[in-house]
Formats: sequence, C-alpha cells, structure tokens
Amino acid sequence: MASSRIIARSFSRVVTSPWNYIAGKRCDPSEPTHTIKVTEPATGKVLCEVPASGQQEVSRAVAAAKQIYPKWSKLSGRERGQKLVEASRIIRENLEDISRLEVRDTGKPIWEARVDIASCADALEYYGGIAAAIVGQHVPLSGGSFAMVQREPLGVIGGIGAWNFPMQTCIWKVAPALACGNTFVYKPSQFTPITAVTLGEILQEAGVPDGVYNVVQGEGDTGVWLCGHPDVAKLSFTGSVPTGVKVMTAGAKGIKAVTLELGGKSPIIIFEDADMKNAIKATLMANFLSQGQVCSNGTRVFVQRSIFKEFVKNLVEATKKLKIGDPFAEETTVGATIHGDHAKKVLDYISSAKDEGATVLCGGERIMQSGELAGGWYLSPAVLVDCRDDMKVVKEEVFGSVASVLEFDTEEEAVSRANDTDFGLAGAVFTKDIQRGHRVASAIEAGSVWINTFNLYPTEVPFGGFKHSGVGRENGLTVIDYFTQTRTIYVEMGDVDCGPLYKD
Ligand SMILES: NC(=O)C1=CN([C@@H]2O[C@H](COP(=O)(O)OP(=O)(O)OC[C@H]3O[C@@H](n4cnc5c(N)ncnc54)[C@H](O)[C@@H]3O)[C@@H](O)[C@H]2O)C=CC1
Repeated sequence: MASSRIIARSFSRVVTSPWNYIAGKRCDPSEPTHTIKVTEPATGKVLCEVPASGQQEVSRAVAAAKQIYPKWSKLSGRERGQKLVEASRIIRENLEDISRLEVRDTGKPIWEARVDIASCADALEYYGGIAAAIVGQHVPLSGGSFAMVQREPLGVIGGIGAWNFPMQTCIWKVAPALACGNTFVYKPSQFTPITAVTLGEILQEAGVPDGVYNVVQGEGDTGVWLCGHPDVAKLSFTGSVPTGVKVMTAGAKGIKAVTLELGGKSPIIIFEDADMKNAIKATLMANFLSQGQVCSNGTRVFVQRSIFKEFVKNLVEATKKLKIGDPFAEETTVGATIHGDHAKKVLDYISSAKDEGATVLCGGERIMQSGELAGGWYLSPAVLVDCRDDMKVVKEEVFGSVASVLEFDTEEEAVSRANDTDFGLAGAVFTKDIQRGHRVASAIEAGSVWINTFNLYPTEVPFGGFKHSGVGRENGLTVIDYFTQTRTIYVEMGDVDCGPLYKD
C-alpha cells in the first residue's frame, strides 16, 4: 500500500519574514532594537532585513518556553522521541528544499548543504530513538537500603550559534535538549537567520507543542539578554573563543551550566608511510570544506620531510582542480565566503604570511569579480609553504581556505609541535603503522582525533574541545549528562544509624 504520509506542508521554502519564532508562530519583536541587513554570500545582495530582538522579546520567548516546560518535561521519553523522529522524517523528505535555504544563507555549495541537512535528520532520529532510554539508576546499598537516582531535565535552555553550519549547529543542541525534556530558546547568528525558523515550523508539524522551541534573532546584545535571563537554566554556545569567554562569564554570574563549542587550529600529521591519495583527499576536506570556515579544520598540515615535496606537488594539483563558483551549481566544489569583511580578514592573513616569509603556491585571491555573482566574495583556496610555527597564519584561527604545510622529521617532534597551541578541538594522523597511528592519536591534545581520515562527525560520537576549544561535549550519549541533572533519593530500609549521637 502506498504511504499516505504527506510531505511537510507548512514550513516556508522561501526566504520570508517574520523572523522570530515564539510559541509556535513566526513573529516580529514588539520593540526591535534595530534592523539587520543580511547579505546573501553568493551575490553580496541583501537577502533579508531582520529586526533584532531586545530584552522584552527575549523575555517573551523565555516565558513561552517556561510555560510549556511542565507539560513537555512530563511526557515520557518515548512520546518526546516519536516527535523528534517525525521531525527527522520531514527533514529527509524535504532535504532538497531545506538545503537550498541553507545555501542562500551560507554560500556553501549545494552538495555540502545536502550533507549538513542529512546530518540534522540523523541527529533528530538518533536522539528521538534514545529518548525512551534516558533514565535514572537504582543503587543497592548496605542492609537492603537503596538509592534512586532520578534523571531530570534542566529547564529552559538558551542556545546561541555560529554561521558556518546554521541548522546543524542548532539541531546538535536542540535534538538532545528536547529529548531530555528541556525546552529551548535559540539565537542564530545574525548572518544566517533562515533555517532556525524553518526548524520551528518543522517541529510544529511533527507534533512538538508550541513554545517548546523558540527563536529570537539578533546580534551580540540579543545573546547577552538571553545569557543573562534568570529563567534560562543552561547556555549552549557555538562560536569564537572571545565570545565564549563572555558567555561563560554570563553563565558564572547566574551559576548556569555552560557548554562551549569554540574555535580550533587543528593539526594533521602525515607520516612517510601514509597512503598519499587518502592524505591528499583528507587535506582538501580538512581545509577547503565550507570555504575553510569549519571549526575543526586541520589547517596546520605537518608532513614528514621525505615525502614533503611529493605531497605538496599533489596537494597543489588537487587544489587547482577545485571548482569555485555558484553555490547552486552541481559542479561547484567551493562556494562564497560568508561576507566581505570576513573575506578581507582571510586575505589579510595571507598577506601577513607572505610578509613573514611564507610562499603561496596557489590561490589566496578574490576571483569572479564580474558577472552576476560579482558581489560575492569568492576566494581561491590557498596552499602555503615555507611556514614556521610562530607565524600568525600558523598560530591563529583563519577560518578561511588557507592550508599551511609544514615539514617535520620525527614523530616526537610532530606531536610536540601539533600540541603547541591553546586550541584543542581536533587532529589527525596519517600512517599505515597501526601502533604509531594509535600512539600519536592518543598523544594529540584534542577532543576528536581521526586516524587516516578527517572531519567526520557521526551523531553517535561525542564532539568538543580540549583547552580553549571548549567545555563540554555535543553528540553521542555523553551529551545527555549536559542536558540533565540528577536527584538522588536515599531510601533507608532499617533504623537510623547515627553512631554515638543517640543513646536509649
Ligand atoms: N566547536 C564548534 O563546534 C564550532 C565552533 N565554531 C567557531 O565559531 C567561530 C565563528 O563563528 P562566529 O559566528 O563568527 O562567532 P562569534 O563568536 O562572533 O558569534 C557566535 C554567536 O555569538 C553571538 N554573540 C556575540 N556576542 C555575544 C555575547 N556577548 N553574548 C552572547 N552571544 C554573543 C553572535 O551573535 C553569534 O550568534 C569560529 O571561531 C569557529 O571556530 C563554529 C562552528 C562550530
């Protein structure tokens, strides 16, 4: 029998206002603080005008989330999970439309947006699937007494996201938080307002009650209001280290739990016995996905001296074959930088690298400055050699398509240089020697280390940073601990034993 299911009816497939989403409705803030002109990265033209939310609007969103919390948190995990799985189904059935919205927002190529949106469906399906298994514990104690450890949600979660993976960043927070019984207020990046609102409409269609998930648009000030709101129990943030410090400080003031997913400057260590083709493929993926605007990117490429020349030749050849252009074109592999100011920052890093003695073997220029997409900022992916560890481009997060390739001699040297950074988000080792692979992977000070691959984040495995790259984890079962708290109930089955304090 043919399925009678209807593909999502009610979510907007076009870029449309209003931009906030509160208590199940798209709405405008009653007192906008100002209007944000969002540009479309592909064209540089204004994509939409979004009113920024002030304190009053943030409070309205938090109140909506607080009001529905008793009802949502009292559903069984299975009931909540079924709705999240349904939302996952809606996303999969509408993957193309949602991916196209993501491309308009980010400028990333359509092939990548499809991968990102499929991963959003994966996360909703995974946390929907395990929601019924989010339970407490029974702990037997001496003399028949026991303790019950109840696992409870935290309340209203305040989420704040970056612009590079707008819907994925949002869903990595929202899916586990809702599965655990929390409700949510999300503030997307001011550069990518679209798909967080789309998610609201999809969750509503999947049966999630109005108010469980809300969106307030705005810039840093809106984030400040959300972080400081007394009814927000926890902050979950993805963004840069300096903003992460502010969010953590706001959390400290309210004694709120904080999860921070921050920046990186990850190393890839490629030994002489590595499979050359796989090492090249991974280096492309680790540097040029999403125009290099990926937190976990492996931008410090350490290559053993004996294969350095061959590796660099192959990398430059492969980089020159990348097709930079219209993000909607199927053949495009690299799209547009998020906006002009960011692109200029990336170009400045390349200039500073040259000033400090680096050689640019390919790329590092703004291209496509005529035609329909002339207003977009399209940068040709750059490969740099003659780099030193103390150069600005090698030390700081560039967040653009710039790979710095560095030579090393010994394993010990490579590990020590790889770890010589305040960041610790990710890393990788390429070798055919299984013992060396594990030894080096375990020595890299980072939350995710890949052996013979890069930039894979299945929803089942935890992701997050060591050192300045973050606090807490997203994905996997671990995240349940970050969205719940426990209450221990001790049950005494005998008499009270208070030692010598009491005498008959
Ligand atoms: N570890 C991870 O999972 C990921 C980390 N990132 C990191 O994000 C950064 C790029 O994203 P951006 O949007 O440029 O970061 P950002 O730190 O400038 O902004 C992030 C978000 O914080 C908001 N915000 C700004 N000031 C705030 C304040 N005082 N209080 C509360 N919220 C505030 C912004 O409006 C935005 O929504 C990079 O450093 C990148 O590595 C990006 C994606 C994933």
